[in-house]
Amino acid sequence: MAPSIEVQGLSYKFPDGSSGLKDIKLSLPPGSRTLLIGANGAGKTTLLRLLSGKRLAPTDTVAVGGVDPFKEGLEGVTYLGVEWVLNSIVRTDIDVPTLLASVGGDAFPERRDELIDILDIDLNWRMHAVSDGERRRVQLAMGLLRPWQVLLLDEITVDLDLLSRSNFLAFLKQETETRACTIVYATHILDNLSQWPTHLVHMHLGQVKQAGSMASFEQEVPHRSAENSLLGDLVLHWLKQDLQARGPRGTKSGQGKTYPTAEAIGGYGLEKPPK
Ligand SMILES: Nc1ncnc2c1ncn2[C@@H]1O[C@H](COP(=O)(O)OP(=O)(O)OP(=O)(O)O)[C@@H](O)[C@H]1O
Repeated sequence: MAPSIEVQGLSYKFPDGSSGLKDIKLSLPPGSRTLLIGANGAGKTTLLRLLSGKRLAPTDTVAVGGVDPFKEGLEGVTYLGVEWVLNSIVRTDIDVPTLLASVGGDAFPERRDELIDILDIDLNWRMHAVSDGERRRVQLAMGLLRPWQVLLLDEITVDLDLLSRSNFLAFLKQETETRACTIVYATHILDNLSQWPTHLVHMHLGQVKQAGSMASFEQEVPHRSAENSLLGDLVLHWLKQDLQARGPRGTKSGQGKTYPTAEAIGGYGLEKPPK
């Protein structure tokens, strides 16, 4: 059976003492595909890192497939986020077959070949001489190669062209429909996603504001626009509400802040203004 994701009363503080998450409660069923929605800084990455076990959550607050991911170091949990994208190996003069073999491609030859096909990867590419989007496709193939049970995806499809991203999303959907697995995906890009999620989680300032099945949100959109899908209009509506609730940035703690002089920032290689 696919793993469920259960979060109960999860609060998290960063090492500097600032609050990251406040009293998160979530129940994502086995086999679900959840979109994690929220403005920049809402806490999506922080939550995904805790779910993946990369950060220590307080005891008994997170259960993935019934176990604490930090304590058990779950085999079947794949977290693909920014640090993973920045891994320097994919910028060296190395070929695609070697890279895929290095992450166990030979153990899953059918899956490897399917990913190569879906992500439209050329096996003759050398990784120091590919475009950003081509590199990202190879990285996705590497990250998805081992058949995970839980995939935690922090927006890493920004460089993909529309067709590659659409194929990639269709592949993920097919995964949850054909084998026991569960996906949580944090994204700002809603293209090709209107029929994709089974569940939505809306975060704001480190809290979950709404969570539920797609069907439970159908009545929530006050205005439909000609440009967006229902999902797009719903997310826009949420983000506008969040901005209103938060208010403009820096009105209190930022008061009286001064900007550094041009001389002071010269050390960063910025051009000095003409005298
Ligand atoms: N190490 C840290 N120490 C203190 N504060 C942090 C740290 N990392 C992140 N934050 C703050 O926590 C908040 C949530 O950050 P997080 O990266 O989880 O947001 P996000 O929803 O993923 O945003 P985005 O959509 O921009 O990726 C932000 O306000 C951020 O400034």
